[in-house]
Amino acid sequence: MVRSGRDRDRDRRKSHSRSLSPERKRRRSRSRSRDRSSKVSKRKRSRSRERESKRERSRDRDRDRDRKRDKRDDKSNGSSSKSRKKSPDRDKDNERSKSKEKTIKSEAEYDIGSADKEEEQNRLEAEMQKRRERIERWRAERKRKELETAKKEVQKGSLVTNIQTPTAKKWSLEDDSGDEGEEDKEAKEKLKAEAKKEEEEEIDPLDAYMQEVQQEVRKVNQIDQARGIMPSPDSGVVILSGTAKKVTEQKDKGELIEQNQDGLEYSSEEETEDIKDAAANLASKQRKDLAKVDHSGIQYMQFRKAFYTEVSELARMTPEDVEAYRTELEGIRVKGKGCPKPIKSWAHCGISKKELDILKKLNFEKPTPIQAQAIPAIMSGRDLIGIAKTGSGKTLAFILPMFRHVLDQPPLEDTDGPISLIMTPTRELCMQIGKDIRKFAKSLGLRVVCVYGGTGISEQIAELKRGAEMIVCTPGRMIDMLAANSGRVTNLRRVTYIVLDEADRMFDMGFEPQVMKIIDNVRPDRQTVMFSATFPRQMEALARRILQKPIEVQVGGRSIVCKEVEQHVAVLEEDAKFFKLLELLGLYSHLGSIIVFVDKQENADSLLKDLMKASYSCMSLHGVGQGEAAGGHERGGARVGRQAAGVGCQLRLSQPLRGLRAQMRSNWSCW
Ligand SMILES: Nc1ncnc2c1ncn2[C@@H]1O[C@H](COP(=O)(O)OP(=O)(O)OP(=O)(O)O)[C@@H](O)[C@H]1O
Repeated sequence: MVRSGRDRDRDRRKSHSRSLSPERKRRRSRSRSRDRSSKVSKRKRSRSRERESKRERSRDRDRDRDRKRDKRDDKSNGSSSKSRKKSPDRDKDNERSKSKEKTIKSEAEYDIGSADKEEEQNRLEAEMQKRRERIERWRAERKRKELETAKKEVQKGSLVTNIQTPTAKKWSLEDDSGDEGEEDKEAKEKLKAEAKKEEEEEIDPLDAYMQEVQQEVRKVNQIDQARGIMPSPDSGVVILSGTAKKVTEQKDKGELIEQNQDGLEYSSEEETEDIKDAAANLASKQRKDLAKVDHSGIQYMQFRKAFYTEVSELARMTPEDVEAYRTELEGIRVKGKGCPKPIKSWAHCGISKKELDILKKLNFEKPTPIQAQAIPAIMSGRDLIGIAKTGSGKTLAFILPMFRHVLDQPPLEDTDGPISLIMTPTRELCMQIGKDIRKFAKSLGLRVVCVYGGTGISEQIAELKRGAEMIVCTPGRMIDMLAANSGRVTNLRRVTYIVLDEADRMFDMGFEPQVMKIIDNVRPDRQTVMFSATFPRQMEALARRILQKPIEVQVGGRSIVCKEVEQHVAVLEEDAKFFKLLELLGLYSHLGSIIVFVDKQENADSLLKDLMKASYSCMSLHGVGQGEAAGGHERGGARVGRQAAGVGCQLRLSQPLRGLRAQMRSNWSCW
């Protein structure tokens, strides 16, 4: 086996080391550790040398700079080179300069750091400036867009065009790049200036735009005025939208059409528009009063009132028989000359077969007392005051003669109003009577329209325009209808039969002026019928004014209360009233609904609180108008009717409520 020289060398070193004495080994290890530490120190030294050389280089640079500065100083001071010749003090100077150098060196290091910071600061500022510019551009762009949107919206209103909006460079994300050319910078500066200007002015974009719109409108108006197609600004009328189109159309016709409800021409094609206008005018409270009619200048056509022919059975009755029969009919009392005898059956009043069939269908076997006496009186063509209690059948007493009356007259023409007019105080009653009439109307070929307040008007107008022989109405709404569109909705020219139902309530509710206004506009030779549950003295004056030689038919007393109604009066001290009420509620509340009438709204509220504290489920109804004009009473009444079943106790302002089924009605305050 051949061994190389290197191997041999290694072996020698090994054996040599093995043969070393312990002392040598120690020394050797120390030298090794010294080697290691020298290596580390060498590395350290080399690094420090590098730093030192760097410092040296920077010192050199500083020295060069100093030298150059010195040279410049020398030159400027004009000192000779001798001054820099080596002198004994020079070494000292060198020492000093060395120490100075050290200080300068540390200062220079500091300067480098601060220069970097400055650079960084500048860079950041530049970046911030860029961002600010971008934000300003974005604001300018947003304002421009807002202006454009507003402009488009007004343009939709077909008025103004050609409005100058400030032009600005459209900002996009591309602008967000860091590299910007000179052009960009210029544009930015411009935008910046514009944005600043805008900010300074602080004008709302919409305001600015509206100012421009107004300027344009003024221009257009000036042009139109010059052409003579628009009123001068002095008229104070400025139409901004919609109407402008109409003005342009009217230009061609060479005339102005007044936007006045009375100026609207009616035709069947325009019916819908007409109804809308009438409804809008009424809704906007542009109510017109009913102009008083001068009957002396009108030639009314002749009409028949008297249709009644006494049947032989009644003709045979002696006055005593008649008196006995009237007593039998709940003590009917009759006032007025020439009152016919009360009828005994439907056949006695001369109604048609169709009507008889309907009555049969309705199971109305024979006339009620008020019907038995009022029907022949009305059919004789007489004016009548009928006084009878609630639920006595008064409605049929005036509608059966009405059918006969209406059917006797020529059919309605296109512009004719009704032949008969029934006035009621409330919507409910109006609807109830309308319902009763409809039971007969269809088979008789007659039409009825209910006209009442507190509800939509358009449908009522449309119905009236289609024509109706009979109108059931509340007075306030009827006046509105008569006054609407100069009587084109309906009129009273054909009215020959008037009914005032529940006249006492109408009187109580203050409808007398409206009732009189309507009645005064109906031909004076009409037939007028007035029905009432009571007939207070104040009503007599009204009756005398509107009725001619009336017959008064009274069933029961003048101030009638149904037999079914039990009345109790308790006279109490003020502070004892509440306990009495609690006692009564305790007695009756489990039987059904209870209505407590109070005189004042405050009383309703305070009593409500007290009753609620006493654990009674109750509600108060007030704040409703006392008349139909306020549209409240009817609704209030309707509410009571609807809610009575659901609420144990109701507190209501003192108003008579008929047809309501309540277990107890308490008049809390009587005066
Ligand atoms: N001859 C009759 N026979 C039987 N029922 C009748 C007759 N006439 C009317 N009625 C019925 O009696 C009820 C009361 O009639 P109506 O409403 O006409 O009375 P009213 O005196 O007008 O009451 P209100 O004053 O409350 O309006 C109605 O349900 C009606 O259908």
